[in-house]
Amino acid sequence: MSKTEVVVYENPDLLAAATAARLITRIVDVQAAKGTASVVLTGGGTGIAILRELRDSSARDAIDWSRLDVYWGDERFVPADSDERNEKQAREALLDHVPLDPKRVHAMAPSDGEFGDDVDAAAAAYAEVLTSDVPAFDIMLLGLGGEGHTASIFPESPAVFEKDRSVVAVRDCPKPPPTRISLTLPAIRRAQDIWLVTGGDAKADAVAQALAGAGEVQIPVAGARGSRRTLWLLDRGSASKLTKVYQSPTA
Ligand SMILES: O=C(O)[C@H](O)[C@@H](O)[C@H](O)[C@H](O)COP(=O)(O)O
Repeated sequence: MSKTEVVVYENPDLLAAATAARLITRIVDVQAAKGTASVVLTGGGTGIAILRELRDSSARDAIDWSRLDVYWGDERFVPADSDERNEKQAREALLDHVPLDPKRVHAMAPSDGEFGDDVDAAAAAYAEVLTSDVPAFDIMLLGLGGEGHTASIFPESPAVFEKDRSVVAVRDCPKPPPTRISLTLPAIRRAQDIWLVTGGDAKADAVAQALAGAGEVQIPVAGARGSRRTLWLLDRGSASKLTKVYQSPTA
């Protein structure tokens, strides 16, 4: 049975900086153990802030970037050069500043790519990538929304009921833009370590409900459990409705 842990930081900036430091250490440890590592990135403000902190870290090149596989948990189905693309934001924040092997950066297709506007074909193609390449992700970063979504899996949406496919198209997403590609919960649960990273009071209810045992249909992030570890990385705001006291490392 995997373990669930909670760490609370004083504020969003410290959350992002500390998570970046934690990510460097974890990737280095996994690479030392097995010669390679895989990380799944998330969109959203917290996820991108972590990547910027990692870019600016003096320890960042402890990672062997040539032996890192990068995936995404979800992507907005928009043109490749759209500022709304998680991939574009991740490249600007970190990926274009480090010597990754381009063949090991596995982006989800844009809406002006090889599949055109066929989001179902783009989702199916990413599922093929996962089938061929990935026994299990080493570290998966996931953000979450105030109503409990994670990746692009929203409460009571078709995606949250998906049990067979690993990647699906999402339409009419409540969080714009409306059309997306997302891992499903079965695919998310293939991760060894899942880190749920979120700050701010607006997320406090979803965090508290998920940690109190809410069902994944109503609170999808509750279904994001790593096979080895599930780590909630919060700040005082997003942890503010937790009944159990979790000590901030800086307390
Ligand atoms: O593509 C996306 O929009 C994300 O993957 C989404 O799941 C995000 O992580 C959460 O909505 C949190 O976003 P914030 O950190 O900006 O609140």
